[in-house]
Amino acid sequence: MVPDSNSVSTSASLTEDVNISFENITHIVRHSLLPRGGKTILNGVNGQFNAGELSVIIGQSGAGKSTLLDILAGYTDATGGNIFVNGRLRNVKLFRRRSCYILQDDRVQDMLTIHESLHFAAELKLGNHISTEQKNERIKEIVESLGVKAAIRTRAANLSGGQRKRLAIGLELVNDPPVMFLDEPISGLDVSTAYRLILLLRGLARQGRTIIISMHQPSATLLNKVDRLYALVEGRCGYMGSVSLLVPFLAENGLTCPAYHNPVDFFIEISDPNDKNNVVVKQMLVQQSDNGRNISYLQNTVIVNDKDDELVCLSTLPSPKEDPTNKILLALKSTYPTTSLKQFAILTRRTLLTIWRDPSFVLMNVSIHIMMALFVGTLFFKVGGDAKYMRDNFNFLYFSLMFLMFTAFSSATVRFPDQVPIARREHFNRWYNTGAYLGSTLASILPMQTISTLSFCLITYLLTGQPLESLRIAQYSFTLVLVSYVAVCVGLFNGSLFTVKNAVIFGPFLIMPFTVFSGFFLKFEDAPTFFQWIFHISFLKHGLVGLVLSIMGMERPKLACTDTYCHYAKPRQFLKDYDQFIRVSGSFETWLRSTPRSDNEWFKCIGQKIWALED
Ligand SMILES: Nc1ncnc2c1ncn2[C@@H]1O[C@H](COP(=O)(O)OP(=O)(O)OP(=O)(O)O)[C@@H](O)[C@H]1O
Repeated sequence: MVPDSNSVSTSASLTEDVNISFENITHIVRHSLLPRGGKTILNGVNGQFNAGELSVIIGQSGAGKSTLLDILAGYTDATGGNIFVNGRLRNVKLFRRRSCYILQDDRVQDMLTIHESLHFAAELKLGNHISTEQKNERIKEIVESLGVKAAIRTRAANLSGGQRKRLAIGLELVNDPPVMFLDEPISGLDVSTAYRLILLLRGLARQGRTIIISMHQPSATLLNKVDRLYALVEGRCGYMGSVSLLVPFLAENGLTCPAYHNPVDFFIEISDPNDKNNVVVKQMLVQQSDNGRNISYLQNTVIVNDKDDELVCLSTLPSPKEDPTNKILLALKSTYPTTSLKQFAILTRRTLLTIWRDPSFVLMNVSIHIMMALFVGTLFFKVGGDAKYMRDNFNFLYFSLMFLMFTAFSSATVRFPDQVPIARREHFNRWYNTGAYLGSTLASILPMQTISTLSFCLITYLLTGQPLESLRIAQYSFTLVLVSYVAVCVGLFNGSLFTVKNAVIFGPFLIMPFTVFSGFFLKFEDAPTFFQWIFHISFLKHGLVGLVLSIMGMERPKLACTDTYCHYAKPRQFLKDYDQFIRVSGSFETWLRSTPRSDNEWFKCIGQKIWALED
């Protein structure tokens, strides 16, 4: 494509202009896996967006605005067509380092203030070559440019819609990207807030950035501030150029915009299939396609500056000191501004701070565990010391296992999807890698999980009258803590795949195989051979084995019997029977025969035993 001759020269704040052009972009979504069929959302659109300009994509709802933005931002791959950056075919990886995408309903961290959010963004997005003073200076500049100084200590949850939108923009401005895409930034804002936001975006553009936004129907006042209009009609480009040239362009095509009518409103009205002028619009589009997709409808823009353009004052950030010989290699590598370890540390700090600010979830979780422990402890009161209740004791162990697994699993399942929109935006805009994010999520969940699980373990252990031996208590608690950690991981996996609603529906399906093959409901031998492998991967089975051993193993002496006859007076007998039932990890008999006499000896060779079990 031929770049516009009228594009503005940019200000000193950005090192390089990024002019984006695209040719013949087509996007088809398939309704099924079959290659045939599908819906054409973009039908061979061409266009150009230049540095220094505020460009606006307009069109009816469903015209394909968001899809075009997604494709230009590199969020979605187009089915066909080419995108160029400064006249050269775009390398998406490199482009994403120089651009950011703010989605329509972008969320920010509700529990953090504007200052804290910007501070964490600066820590993550600015490399070590930028000093703390420079980072603070940057935050100050952004706050002033965004006009949110008065609300700097206000938590995002309490900000107005306009302030939240400005915060979302500010977060991406931290590392000064030369290209910014914003999907419907003014939707839901009142006229004056929308106007201020558009002024801000135009000010950012005037500093040399390429700013591309989508809008439904901008008012005449907003249109005055727009440099380039890109109008989509049912997936085709109907017009591109200055707002002032739209009316003459339409008149050339026999479409007369009534006097005092907002030309964009008029354009959108006639784009409606039910409008009487729609036939002419269709003809216009067909004509453009027939002309070999010529770009006669792509008009040049006329840049007009005014005093409001001085609103934004962001200084240039120093570039990292790089060895020029390594520059190309570095450019091709998918690097982040900070190391994974630093990302992990910052994200963990951020998550812990949000948990600290809103401890209701943690408090509820711990309280539920304590209440449930008291309830279960009362139900199974003192069953642990009487051989008559050996079976009840076993049921209690299984119940504890299931309860802790389910609470850990479901709390991770519902918490994670909540964070996904934020994580998706931040990850897409290259704040951090997924490993650092998942690691920090886990690291911030586990302390709460440990406290809840240990509270449950200790209360139930005492109330149910289990033997008061430190080694047994430690093994019992450790086993349950480990089971709950695994359940958290499975819950995070589930939560990362689905929305909250679907994750809740899919959750039981995911966890059920582990439950059925836990060695409680089904005998190993009775399971069909081709299903028996599931016993081996069931963390609940391994958990149950660990619990049974901690209570009935380790040479536990004969129990008191308050009945005429207690079959399981000798815990060894119970282990024998249980082994016949489960017969998975080797044999308890082997274990029993070689179990050392004292706890101390047992402790020394526990590692050996575990391996023996697996054999
Ligand atoms: N994955 C998909 N599968 C099927 N249809 C889709 C898909 N994505 C988008 N569409 C359809 O493509 C059309 C364009 O969608 P898009 O979101 O780009 O429109 P839009 O112009 O941004 O609309 P709005 O202004 O309402 O957000 C719509 O009709 C939408 O239903």
